[in-house]
Amino acid sequence: MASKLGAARYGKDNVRVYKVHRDQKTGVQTVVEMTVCCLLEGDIETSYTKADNSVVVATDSIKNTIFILAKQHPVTPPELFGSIIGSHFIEKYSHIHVAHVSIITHRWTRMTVDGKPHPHSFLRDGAETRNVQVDVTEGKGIDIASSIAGLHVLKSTASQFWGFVRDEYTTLPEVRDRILSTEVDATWRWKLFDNVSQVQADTARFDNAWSAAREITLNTFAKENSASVQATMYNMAEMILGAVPQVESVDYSLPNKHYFEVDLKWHKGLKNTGQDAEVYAPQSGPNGLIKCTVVRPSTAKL
Ligand SMILES: O=c1[nH]c(=O)c2[nH]c(=O)[nH]c2[nH]1
Repeated sequence: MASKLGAARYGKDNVRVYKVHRDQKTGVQTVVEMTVCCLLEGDIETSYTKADNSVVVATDSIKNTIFILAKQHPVTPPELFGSIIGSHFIEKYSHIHVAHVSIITHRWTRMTVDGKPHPHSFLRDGAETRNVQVDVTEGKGIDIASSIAGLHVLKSTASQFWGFVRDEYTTLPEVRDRILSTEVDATWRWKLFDNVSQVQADTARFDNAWSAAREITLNTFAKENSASVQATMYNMAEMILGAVPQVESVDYSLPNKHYFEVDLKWHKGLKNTGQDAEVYAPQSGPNGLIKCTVVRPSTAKL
């Protein structure tokens, strides 16, 4: 059969890494836990088409390299550590031309004990993660997308949804007051960096952007009387573009986690709908899924 390799990449996924920093003077320890994926592209066709392993950097070696680089370099911000990992593979192996590195950073928030930050105890305060996707391409540069994922939020009022298409397929009533709940997945894409030094030049920008994106997301969610998931997420994305000049575009992907009213009037006339609704049934699916990419006007294609 005539065939050829259309695309190929390989590497190690789910590399779980923990790093501790011990401040010898104060005794305060700081920890980072990450899950790393590193996939390589390059002149590796023959490993697929000719069983030629001479072009294969073993995925086991890729895993070893991630641990060694974690020992030798800072692992924060993840944007920098991802750039260090990706650039290593491009520079070390002449036949590797692209490295795709994704890092999920898990929450270990310092405990407050007896009203004080504890020097070495942490808690997982939620499913939220800070993620990066770093693509390092030889001769091109470093593409970085930073994200917040798994941030669960709910507001019990100040959300509406009305004015949508009404036709023979519609059963949903218009509502001026509903529950709005979602799991935030927000991504902000940086202008291309030339190399690791450029990423390293101002590492504070990455933590600042993460804080700004998180605060904008939460503040907008809480304060706005939402007309729809679509309108609210656009407002959030626009504010992030305003707050972080080096960001080219912002993506949101928000599931609409529905909470249905439960009509209980069949039981002794119990009132639990409309103004009287107090007990709801959270739905696991189907759910709405609303996505957008917001860019600066000069690059908009719409
Ligand atoms: O904010 C919303 N956007 C929709 O597109 C939609 N569709 C729907 O049934 N409910 C909602 N809510």
